[in-house]
Amino acid sequence: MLRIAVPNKGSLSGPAAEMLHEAGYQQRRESKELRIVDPENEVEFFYLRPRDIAIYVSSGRLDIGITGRDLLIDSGANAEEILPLGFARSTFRFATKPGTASGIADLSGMTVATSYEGIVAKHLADHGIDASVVHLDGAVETAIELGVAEVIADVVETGTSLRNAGLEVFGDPIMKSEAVVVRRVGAGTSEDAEPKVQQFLRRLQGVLVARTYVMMDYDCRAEHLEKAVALTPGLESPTISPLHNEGWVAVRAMVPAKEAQRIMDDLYALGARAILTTAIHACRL
Ligand SMILES: Nc1ncnc2c1ncn2[C@@H]1O[C@H](COP(=O)(O)OP(=O)(O)OP(=O)(O)O)[C@@H](O)[C@H]1O
Ligand SMILES: O=P(O)(O)OC[C@H]1O[C@H](OP(=O)(O)OP(=O)(O)O)[C@H](O)[C@@H]1O
Ligand SMILES: [Mg+2]
Repeated sequence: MLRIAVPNKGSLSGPAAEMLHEAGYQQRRESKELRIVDPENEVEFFYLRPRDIAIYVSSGRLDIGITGRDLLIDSGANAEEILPLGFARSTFRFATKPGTASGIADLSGMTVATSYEGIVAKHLADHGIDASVVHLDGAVETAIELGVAEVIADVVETGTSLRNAGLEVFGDPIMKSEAVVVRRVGAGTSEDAEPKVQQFLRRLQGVLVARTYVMMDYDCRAEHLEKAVALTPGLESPTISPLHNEGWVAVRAMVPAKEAQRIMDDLYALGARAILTTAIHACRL
């Protein structure tokens, strides 16, 4: 049975459960459940703190897990990212009161508060900056107001939390993060679980594709086909079928959902008609 770690709370938890559900896996019914078995898919899910997931996976007791890239790196665990999942996107940045610092070089001798001590200490060391790092569990935006630190380093998504605390980002972003699937470094070459891991990854990739692509169908005159196909090249190559009306063909191809409206306009301008898009519910590439 494949053993998978899933975030039990926080920003990663809801979207991770939703993605697993879309991939056909059974998920827990209430938030107090710590583990469930999905017998049909031969998978056991363990609901753990996002920060602990890379550590469990690196111990080899769990086969894979879903966590944030920033949490994986911060943990220093012997685990690696094997699939980015596109949700819980954030940037990790320094911030402070306006006028305190404008770049990392200004941080020498200062104190930086963060929940991600591993990332911050390494980043400062890599830049040869001698600053103190103080670890706080969360709500680090308040640390400056209360005099615990001159600077913070934290997850920024919309920037609302920083604005509300009267803080501004400065310097280059330290890293970009999103939810990722992680696995112990070196696993995968010899493990019995490998075929099941690959099947799990294909299912999640299917969800990612179904979320980002739509199916497009249209009719066009044969003489315009090359130009039309250039607009809708599909993933492999579009399907072309003859129409009963001579000189016309039907075309079917997957297109990125974000570009669908623009492509429909361009196809229409080319003379294509009966242009339809439909959602993809599931997919195996
Ligand atoms: N506002 C946000 N928008 C997008 N991603 C976020 C946001 N806040 C946190 N994350 C991401 O979610 C992960 C951490 O989740 P979260 O902060 O909810 O958990 P935690 O801090 O470990 O737990 P807790 O919420 O109990 O302190 C990180 O990968 C982080 O980049
Ligand atoms: O840029 P924003 O959209 O405001 O999002 C960023 C905020 O979200 C996270 O906090 P969270 O809610 O996880 O609380 P925490 O700080 O207690 O972990 C993060 O630590 C920031 O405070
Ligand atoms: Mg948090």
